[in-house]
Amino acid sequence: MEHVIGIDIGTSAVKVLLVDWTGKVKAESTEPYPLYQPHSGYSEQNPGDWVEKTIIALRKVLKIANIDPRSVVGLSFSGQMHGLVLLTETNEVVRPAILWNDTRTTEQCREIEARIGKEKLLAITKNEALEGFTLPKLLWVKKHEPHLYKQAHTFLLPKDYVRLRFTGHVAMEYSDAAGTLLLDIQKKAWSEKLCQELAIEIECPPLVESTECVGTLLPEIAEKTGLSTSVKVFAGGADNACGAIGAGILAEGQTMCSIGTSGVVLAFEQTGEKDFAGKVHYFNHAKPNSYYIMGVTLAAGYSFDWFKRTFFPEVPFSEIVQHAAKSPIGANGLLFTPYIVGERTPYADADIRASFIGIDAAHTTSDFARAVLEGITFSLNESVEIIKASGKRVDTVVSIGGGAKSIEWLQMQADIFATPIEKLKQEQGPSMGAAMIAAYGCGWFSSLEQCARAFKEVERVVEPNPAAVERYRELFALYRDIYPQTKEITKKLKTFRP
Ligand SMILES: Nc1ncnc2c1ncn2[C@@H]1O[C@H](COP(=O)(O)OP(=O)(O)O)[C@@H](O)[C@H]1O
Ligand SMILES: O=C(CO)[C@@H](O)[C@H](O)COP(=O)(O)O
Repeated sequence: MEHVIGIDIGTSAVKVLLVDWTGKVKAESTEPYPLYQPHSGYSEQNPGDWVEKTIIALRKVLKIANIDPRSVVGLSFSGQMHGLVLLTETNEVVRPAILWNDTRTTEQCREIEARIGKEKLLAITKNEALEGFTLPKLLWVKKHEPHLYKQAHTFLLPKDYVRLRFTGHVAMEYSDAAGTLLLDIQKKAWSEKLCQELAIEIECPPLVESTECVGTLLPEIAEKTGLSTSVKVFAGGADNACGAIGAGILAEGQTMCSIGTSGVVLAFEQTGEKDFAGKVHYFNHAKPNSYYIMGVTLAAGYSFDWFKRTFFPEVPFSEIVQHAAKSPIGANGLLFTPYIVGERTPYADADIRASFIGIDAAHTTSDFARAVLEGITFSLNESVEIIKASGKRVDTVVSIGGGAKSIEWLQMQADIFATPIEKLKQEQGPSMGAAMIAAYGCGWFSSLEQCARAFKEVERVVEPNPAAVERYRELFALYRDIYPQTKEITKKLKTFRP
């Protein structure tokens, strides 16, 4: 029996799934790597770590699955979006990658707006200049590290870099290129105008479709992983685009919520010609010639992770969720905003910081844990509301990512979004989406839709509870009041941050 592999270069770890032609996961492996935060707002990773850990994870899945490695016929990638990997002419890494959740580039965002104009930028890229996107990072390196910028010949995004090391081919696919802020997403071409007017002298990489085969494994990688040199490597997609494929978000009317390090609410779009005025991100899908819109909570799973690391380092996530469930809806009058690294949707604000509001002498650790989970979900609900306001119906939401692991958090999502939530058997949507791209690319299916019908397995549907929906509606209105009330004070605290 033939197999394919999906690899997700996540923010906390690389996740690898080995799948057979029925969509059954034969083995999975996760290898974490470090995240470096030398200053408040900085977030970097070493691209070499992604490659090294991916090789280890591949070796592990082959061992766990205990299959003939020659039965693996294709693999593909999903990856954290926007991260800048600068490369020399001989493809050496110039400096650590600057990641999607790094917010050092506010000045460069204002510079892009001033030099291009907000209207023109929106017309070309369909997106606003946000700190997390790749273009402001390029401009930051140009200004602050000119000696390194001079060494750079081209740039790639995280999973494109790993694919380069696996195949020897430099390429970027559309779903990730869309998040650079240099792509004309409708024309599917690099914007010469933006490159010229912002004096980006380094080369933009060749563009390919997500489903395109870019090559086969280099002998060195085949030897290290145990895979064959004939394995076909397909371009893959941005993690949210791959998550959407894994969740079967392939037609109008379908919506997904992903809680990983970030949090995303995403809806399918057939064309790239609409105007959402920058309120949501508008990107090319990994399904060729289609699109999606999404809102992003910068620190969704990351806020929960911060809470665990800081207060309950020894307690597993699942137990903290159960502890949170002992507190009632509204955490006995405690609210949390998840702005621990700034925010994107609906407030594009790198300076805002998080708050607990309403702390009472009677509050317990259960209340604090519940407030954190509710606050993250309220923030995601801001994106659900924007998507609804754009005229889309949100009848069901497919929930994926680490945040979909606990039933109690899924119930909160159902009650706060006021919609049924589908939990999939395999919550690792992005790596499953990458495996599906490989399965389609290898010719197992005639379309991604056909592949999704075979591979997507709904484990359960969590229905909203009408009384809880009503209670959360009231709390959401209070939650929304916190941003305007805390904006200025947290900005003034900036000078006290490390
Ligand atoms: N059992 C669990 N219940 C609820 N949330 C969880 C659980 N395990 C992990 N998480 C959340 O999921 C996050 C990791 O999600 P994941 O999809 O693996 O992230 P990424 O793709 O960004 O590396 C953690 O930071 C945590 O917030
Ligand atoms: O910046 C974005 C989307 O615009 C993030 O969604 C990243 O793509 C990282 O994703 P996770 O590691 O949280 O899955």
